Amino acid sequence: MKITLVAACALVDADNRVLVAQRPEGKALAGLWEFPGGKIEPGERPEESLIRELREELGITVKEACLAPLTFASHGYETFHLLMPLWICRRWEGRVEALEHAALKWVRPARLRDLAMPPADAPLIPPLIDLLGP
Ligand SMILES: Nc1nc2c([nH]c(=O)n2[C@H]2C[C@H](O)[C@@H](COP(=O)(O)OP(=O)(O)OP(=O)(O)O)O2)c(=O)[nH]1
Repeated sequence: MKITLVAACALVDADNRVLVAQRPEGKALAGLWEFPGGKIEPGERPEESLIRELREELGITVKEACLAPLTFASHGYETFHLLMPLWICRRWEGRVEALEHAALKWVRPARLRDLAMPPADAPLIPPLIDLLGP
């Protein structure tokens, strides 16, 4: 089974809310709420890839020193196995904008459980609650 590496980020605001982004129509898992990020391209370092994705998807600038590794998802989809490290980031430049997503929202970590998220994401919620509170 092919392993697909995806770098993802939980952006955290001053109230310890986390940013989630809704996958647009026409893509796999459309309508589900995900952490911003995307596939790591050949030749890219994961952090570099994540910083690029955050710029493309949200229009923000993130410094590598402001990314802290938190946890990862490992999930078997039908056609590939997803391995997705999750970083957290509290500091960036610019205002988040949905440049590639259908919508964005800031939610308390415990509220993530009420959102329709990709199945791979469920195990990412408890570490976020442990770190940030409910
Ligand atoms: N960014 C992100 N991707 C996630 C999450 N959970 C999850 O299962 N994924 C999956 C969905 C996709 O299969 C993959 C991310 O790929 P992507 O968003 O860059 O690519 P895509 O689906 O648009 O596919 P493609 O057209 O680029 O081939 O990881 C998540 O929380 N954030």
